[in-house]
Amino acid sequence: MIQLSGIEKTFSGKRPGETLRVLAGIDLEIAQGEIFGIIGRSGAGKSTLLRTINLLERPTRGRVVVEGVDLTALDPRGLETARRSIGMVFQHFNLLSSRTVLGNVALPLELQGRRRQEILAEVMPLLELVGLADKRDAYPATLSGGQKQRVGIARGLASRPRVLLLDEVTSALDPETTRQILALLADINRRLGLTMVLITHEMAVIRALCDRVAVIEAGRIVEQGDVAELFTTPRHPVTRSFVEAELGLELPTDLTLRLVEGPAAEGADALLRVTFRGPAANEPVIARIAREAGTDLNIVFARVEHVRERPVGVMVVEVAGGPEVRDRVVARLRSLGLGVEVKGHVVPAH
Ligand SMILES: Nc1ncnc2c1ncn2[C@@H]1O[C@H](COP(=O)(O)OP(=O)(O)OP(=O)(O)O)[C@@H](O)[C@H]1O
Repeated sequence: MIQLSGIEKTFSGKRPGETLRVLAGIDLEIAQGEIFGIIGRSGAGKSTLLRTINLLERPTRGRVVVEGVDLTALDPRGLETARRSIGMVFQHFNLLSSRTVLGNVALPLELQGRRRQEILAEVMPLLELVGLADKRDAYPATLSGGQKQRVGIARGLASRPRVLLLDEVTSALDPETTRQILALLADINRRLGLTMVLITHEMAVIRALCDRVAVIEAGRIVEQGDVAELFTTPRHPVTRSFVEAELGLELPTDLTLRLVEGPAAEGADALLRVTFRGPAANEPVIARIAREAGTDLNIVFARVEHVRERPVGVMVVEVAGGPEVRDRVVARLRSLGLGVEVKGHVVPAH
């Protein structure tokens, strides 16, 4: 549905001749009907990347192909037509305060010169879809944040797009309203078979809604893949910190204080972070491996979370017995398909 290849974007800096490279070497393919998330820290380039998809931001280099059409090669008129199949929803709603709910949602169709009766026939089902049919004559000032965003979503759908771009659409909302808006978007995706691309700095949003995700850092995609996969085996440090914060997997403070990275000191225990998904999450692997290795494996903490309805388990395990035993345990865990990371070593508290 969407192919970005070799996307680069530079802006001119404050000083003469200075250029800021905000996106570099972005390649991305998004399939029809999927919900694709782009996550990154503030300033990573998320908004700029999202806005290249409808060419609100024209890339300095690279190609943007949507439904087989190279948008970068179109003339202004062709681009205007192509953009009708790409809707957009914004963080701060961007509603016109002087227009009613109906008037706001109708606006894109009015700009296309459609007839009033036709517009009404298009807009009313959209207001039903987002649960705002009874608010058609209300003005934005009288609506809650969640209702305003429902109007924003209905407006984004007005020209019957096949792609919907979502720019931090829940960042201005409280947790309960966020949950409702995410549920609405999932429902719209299912009903209309729409392709959705969203940007966010919250892993909770990715976890709740997305099929696949790309992690962007300093203008580059550092990792991408299936959401459940990324939660169990994050490779890049930025991905890891997003995942750990979302699943509440940071080490307990007392352990962090005792943790020494690098080679083991005499008598220190290794600290392993073990991740597993699917059926392995339910197997008593640790007891078995401890028996096999003839050592103590102390589970410091363990939890199983569900990501996209699949169990994702994480344990932090302390392994006594020195480097040889540690390596044996690590190899055995890996042979069972579990993810293992040696976090460092701790001197036992007792
Ligand atoms: N029009 C512009 N001119 C100059 N620099 C820009 C322009 N637009 C964005 N930038 C810079 O590009 C970088 C990426 O910005 P972008 O808004 O894409 O990041 P982001 O990941 O969406 O961040 P945030 O979550 O804070 O919105 C930032 O350093 C920003 O200052």
